[in-house]
Amino acid sequence: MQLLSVASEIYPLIKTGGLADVAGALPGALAGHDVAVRTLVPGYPSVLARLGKAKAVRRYDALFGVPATVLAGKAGELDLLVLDAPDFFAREGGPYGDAGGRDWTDNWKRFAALSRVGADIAAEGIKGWRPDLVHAHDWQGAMTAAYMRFGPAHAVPRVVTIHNLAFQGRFGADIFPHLGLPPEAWGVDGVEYYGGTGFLKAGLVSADAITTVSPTYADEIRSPVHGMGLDGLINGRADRLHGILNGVDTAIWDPATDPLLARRYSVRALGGRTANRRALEAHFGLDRDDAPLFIIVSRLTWQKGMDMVMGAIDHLVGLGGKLAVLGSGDHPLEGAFLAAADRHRGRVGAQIGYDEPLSHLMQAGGDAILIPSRFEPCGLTQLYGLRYGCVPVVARVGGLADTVIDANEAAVGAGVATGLVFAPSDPLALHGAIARTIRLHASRPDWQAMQRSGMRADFSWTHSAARYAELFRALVQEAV
Ligand SMILES: Nc1ncnc2c1ncn2[C@@H]1O[C@H](COP(=O)(O)OP(=O)(O)O[C@H]2O[C@H](CO)[C@@H](O)[C@H](O)[C@H]2O)[C@@H](O)[C@H]1O
Repeated sequence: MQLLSVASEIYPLIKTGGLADVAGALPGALAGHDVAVRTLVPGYPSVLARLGKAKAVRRYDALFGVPATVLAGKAGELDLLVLDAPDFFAREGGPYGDAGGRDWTDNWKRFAALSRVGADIAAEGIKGWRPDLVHAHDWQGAMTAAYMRFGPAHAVPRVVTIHNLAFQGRFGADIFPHLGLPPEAWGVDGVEYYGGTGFLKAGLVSADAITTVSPTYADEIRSPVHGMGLDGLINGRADRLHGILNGVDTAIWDPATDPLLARRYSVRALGGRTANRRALEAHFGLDRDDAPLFIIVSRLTWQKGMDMVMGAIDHLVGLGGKLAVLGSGDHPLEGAFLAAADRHRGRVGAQIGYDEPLSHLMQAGGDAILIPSRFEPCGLTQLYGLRYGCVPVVARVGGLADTVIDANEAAVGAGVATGLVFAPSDPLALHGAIARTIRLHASRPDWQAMQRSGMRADFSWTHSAARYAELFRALVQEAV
C-alpha cells in the first residue's frame, strides 16, 4: 500500500514535540507491514538543508498567493515530499511562530497550503505515484482531509490523527472565502466551528477514521472535561475513533547503542548509568551524590502540570531529592524554574531551551522522570524513561495511564511495577507521589526491580504499527 502522510514536523529534521517523533518513526515501522510512506512536510530551512538530491515534482505559480514547488527526495531513510514555499516557511524562529513565541499571523495560510498540496497529490499523484490512503496529523495537516472530501480526491480514504486536542487551528470566519473550498464546505458538517473556521474540526468531520495516540485518551476526549469543545463531534463519530498507542523508535532510543550518552548500558548492567548521572550532575551544577535525582524534559506548560511542579520544588528538595529540568514554553514558568535553581543551588538545575542530546543524557542519568500532566494524549518521555531505567512518576491520565504500572504493594510484590502513578493531577497528589518515590528509591532492590521491569517492557512500534496497518487496509478495502 502507498501512503501519503502529511505532517508539520518530522524527526530528525524539525521537531518541537512528540508529533515529530511519531511522524519520523511510523514510516520505518509501517514498512514491515507493506505500507510504503511518503511524508509531505513544509520546506523549513532545517528540512531543506538535510534533504538529499531532490527533484521538483510539482509547481504552483500562486499557492495562496505565493510561488511554491514540491520537491521529492530522501533524508536518511525518510521518503519526503517537501513543500518549498519560501514566503511561508523560510523564516527565522520556530515552525509556528517567531523567536518570541508569537504565532505567525498567516498560519492559516501556511497550513491550508500544506493541506491543499496534500489533497492535490492525493487527486493527481506525482510522476506516476499515487497514494492509496492519506494520513494527516493534527490541525496543521487536518485540512488535507477537508480538501480531499470537497474535491477530486474524495474517493481516496483519509485518516486524521489527533496528537493533541488542545491545538485546534481556529481562525476567523473571514478566511473561509480564501480557502478555495466550495460554499457547501461551510457549515456544521464542514469547516465552520462556533462561528469561525476550525482546521482540526474540519479534518475530524471529513476523515474516514480518526485516531488518537492512546486508548485512554480516545475515551477521555469523548467527555466534556477532555473534549475541549469537540467531544460532541467525537462522540458522534465514535464508531470511527481508534486509540493506538505511540511507540518508541528503538533505533534512536536504546541505552545500549545511544551515541549521546556518557556511557552505554543495558538492563543487565545498570551500573553504566552512574557515569551518565555524574555527567548530568556536572552539566546542571548539581551536587555529586546518590540522592534521588528527578528529571523533567518537557514543554513548560499548563498541560504538563509544570505550575504544580513549581509548587512542589521546596518539598522535593526538603525530602532530600534533586531536580534537573530541561524545557521551554511559558515565559513565567521558564523564569520560575531558573529562579528555583538559583534558590536551591546544587539541588535544582534548569536549562531553558531545546536540547535533543541532553534529553538523552537525562533519561540515562536521572532516577525518575516527573510527568504530572493534566492531560496527556500519549506521552513519549515516560516511554523513553521506561526504556532507560529512569522510573516514570506520572499522573493517571491518557497514555500515561496506559503505559506505566504503579508501584502499589501488589505490583511491587509481584515484581511487575514500572513506575509511580498518581491521581488526581493536583498539587496534593503530586506531593504524595514525590514522597513515595523518595521512599521507594531508598529500597534499592525494589527500585532496581522496577527499573528492570520498565526496561524489559516492549513499547517499540511493533504492536502499534500493526494496528495502524490493519486500520489502513480496512479503509482501503472499504473504499473499493
Ligand atoms: N526542551 C526539550 N529539549 C529536548 N527535547 C525535548 C524538550 N522538550 C520536549 N522534548 C522532547 O519532545 C518530545 C515530547 O513528547 P511528548 O509525548 O511529551 O509530546 P508533546 O506533548 O509535545 O506532543 C503531543 O503529541 C505526542 C505524540 O503523539 C503525544 O505523545 C503527547 O501526549 C502529545 O501531547 C519528546 O521526544 C521529548 O524528549
